[in-house]
Amino acid sequence: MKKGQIFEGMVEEVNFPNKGIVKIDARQVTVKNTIPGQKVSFMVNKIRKGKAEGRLLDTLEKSPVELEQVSCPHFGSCGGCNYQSLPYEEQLKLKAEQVLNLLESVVPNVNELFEGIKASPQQFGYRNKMEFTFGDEYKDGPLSAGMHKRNSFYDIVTVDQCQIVDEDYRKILSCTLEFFQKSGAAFYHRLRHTGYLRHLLVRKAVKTGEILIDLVTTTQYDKMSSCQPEEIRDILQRKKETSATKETTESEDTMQSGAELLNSSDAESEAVILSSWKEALLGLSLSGTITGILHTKNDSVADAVKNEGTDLLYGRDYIVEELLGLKFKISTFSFFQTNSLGAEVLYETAREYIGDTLNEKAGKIVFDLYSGTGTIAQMLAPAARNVIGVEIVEEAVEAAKENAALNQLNNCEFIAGDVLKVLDTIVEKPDFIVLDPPREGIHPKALEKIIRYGVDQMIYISCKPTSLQRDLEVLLARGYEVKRVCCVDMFPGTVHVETIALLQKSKPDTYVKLSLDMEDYYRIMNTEGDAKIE
Ligand SMILES: C[S@@+](CC[C@H](N)C(=O)[O-])C[C@H]1O[C@@H](n2cnc3c(N)ncnc32)[C@H](O)[C@@H]1O
Repeated sequence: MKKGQIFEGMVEEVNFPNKGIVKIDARQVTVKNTIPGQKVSFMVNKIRKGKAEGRLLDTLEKSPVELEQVSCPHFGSCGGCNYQSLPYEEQLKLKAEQVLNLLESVVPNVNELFEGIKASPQQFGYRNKMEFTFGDEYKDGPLSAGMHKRNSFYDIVTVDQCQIVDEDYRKILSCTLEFFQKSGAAFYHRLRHTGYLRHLLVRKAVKTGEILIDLVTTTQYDKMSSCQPEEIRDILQRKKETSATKETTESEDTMQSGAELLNSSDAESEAVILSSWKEALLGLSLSGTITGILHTKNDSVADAVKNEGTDLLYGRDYIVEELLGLKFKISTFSFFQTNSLGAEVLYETAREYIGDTLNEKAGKIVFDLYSGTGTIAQMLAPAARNVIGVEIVEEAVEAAKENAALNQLNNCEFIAGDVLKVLDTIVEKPDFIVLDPPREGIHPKALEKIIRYGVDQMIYISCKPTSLQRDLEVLLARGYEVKRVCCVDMFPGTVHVETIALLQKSKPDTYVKLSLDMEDYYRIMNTEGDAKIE
């Protein structure tokens, strides 16, 4: 097999997260973006250490389990969803199999333990947050806003019919795109580092219907916006015409004339543009209510949504969501589970797994590590003596404190910082630990500190089963066993899946030789000493 060769074959299985396996003369080739049972053609594009990868060229035959018609028109071109062509039951089956396959190598009897996968209460329109990126769909094409094209770093597909969000998101996206297309503003070009528009963030609370919108731009309005004075004047003219028919408001009183604007600074003209965009949004007919419109500046070269200063254009800078009877203030940048109704299923499962271990009389101290806006901590607080949450994003910690006050919980403490370092500063010892780390899992040195507490039980909530597999291998080698495990599908249509495991300390903490992969992992992380590796 050589690079550049083209083959046809059947997809035998798809491993997490998106690794289709096609066998060519007993040789395994990984082909992304495929579904088990499809016949595909692909070009070999990588051969390393005997492992081959192929780039999907065409789907020659559908899988027998695939749908005739996919409801999302962007499916295939948009890089967001991979499993929209599967009926929901098949998606669930596939994800459960993938997680089981991964856990089989580290958890004894996992087939008997595994309690299956819980469905998301909503298959479509389930997201409470979306980050749309500005760009163009092809080189020098018109301004687009949406998701990265499948297999592309630069091209952006306008996802104005996206099915995993509700109609309000689609309206807000279309309105914003149309507005900035007309105003001629340029998108931030990731290679040239020039341009203005970067991201559009939309958050909508499922329970309260509150909507928060944040436009993220560079500060390059002056040089890189291609807004023409005539276009700005047009916008102003339209605003004036509207204001003539409406009651005069303060902002309209102070609005500049087109002529004044031509002489005004870029900052003033940017303010006019943003104010007009805000008005356009507020004029939309939505099922929810816009409670905040923000403008965030970000000049960093990284493509991530970052906050380097935010102006409030309208309302307030947060929304309130409700989960399991508790209220949560969520700002633009703090972590909050993206599927509110799915999060309730996840947290209820955690509560069920914890069972009677925590109750008011037991007076236990609980650590909620990687606590985000403190959702899990607050859910457990009524049954604990004290809950201590640790979270690296300061804004999320502030929100967690406010949320606890909002929910009248006075036995929650939230500490900002890296779990790895913060654990050294906490005097109390935990009786119970909840782990809900980011995708990369738990840093080995942090995991070592967690293990050394020697608590009887822990809950591990994971949004990436490959990281869970790696961390479980360590935890199991160090005396824990998995008592219960299941998946919750928080991300229908996509490859992602949440897994939750209840761990019980069953043996003393003794050294057990880990698999070669794990030893490699520790070497990479340079933590051999701490992690008891020979
Ligand atoms: C999967 S989220 C879980 C949040 C929360 N438990 C929830 O359910 O909403 C992971 C969280 O870990 C935080 N985080 C990432 N690395 C961290 C670290 N080294 N120390 C502390 N928190 C971290 C992230 O900011 C994020 O809020």
